[in-house]
Amino acid sequence: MSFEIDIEKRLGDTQVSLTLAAGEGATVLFGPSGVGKSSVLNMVAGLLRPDRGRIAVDGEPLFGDGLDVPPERRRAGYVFQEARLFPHKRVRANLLYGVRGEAQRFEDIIGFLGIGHLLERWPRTLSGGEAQRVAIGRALLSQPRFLLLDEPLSSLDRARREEIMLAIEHVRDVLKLPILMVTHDPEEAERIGNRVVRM
Ligand SMILES: Nc1ncnc2c1ncn2[C@@H]1O[C@H](COP(=O)(O)OP(=O)(O)OP(=O)(O)O)[C@@H](O)[C@H]1O
Repeated sequence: MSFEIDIEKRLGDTQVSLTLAAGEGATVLFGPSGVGKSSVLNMVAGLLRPDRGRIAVDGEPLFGDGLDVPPERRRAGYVFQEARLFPHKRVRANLLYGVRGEAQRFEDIIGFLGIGHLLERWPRTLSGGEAQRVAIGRALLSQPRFLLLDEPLSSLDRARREEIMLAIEHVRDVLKLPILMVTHDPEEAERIGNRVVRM
């Protein structure tokens, strides 16, 4: 199982609850605004504490039965709707932030994302799609055990979306990292998700 999630959380007037046991590949959370999709990702990342339940990724328990592994030890790679790059660091320094692993890995990831020519640029000079590819690169370079993607395509136009979809498919099929992704878009859900969970 990649993601085993059985959680409940009260957020203001909203009761968020989700039960899923996902096999390998990408699991897409799909559903209307406000049902708690982003909150689920935050609970898996360890940034928000469920009221009750349990969370495990790749068989490793992260939350439940008195256990609450801190976020930095969960080793999630997290990519948001906006790239959230550090504006005062060049692309290279953004990528190297939190890097683990050896130089070859850096070359491989830069290569499949097609961002080698951007390393000396400042984030403000990047297009939305370029910035998002750098954000994915930064997440992957921390050597995560799994990837959380919160609507990573929704701020992009159609052509840019295609580039990022290809990158996500590469992560799914070649790097074989478990992916938990939130989207509003049925076409994206269908294409990326090995399974789609409606919330
Ligand atoms: N700290 C909080 N206090 C009160 N309500 C909250 C809090 N955090 C989130 N909520 C509410 O919980 C609900 C779920 O929020 P969440 O962002 O997880 O939904 P979502 O499904 O990701 O929505 P969207 O698709 O719009 O991003 C929303 O109604 C939100 O207003």
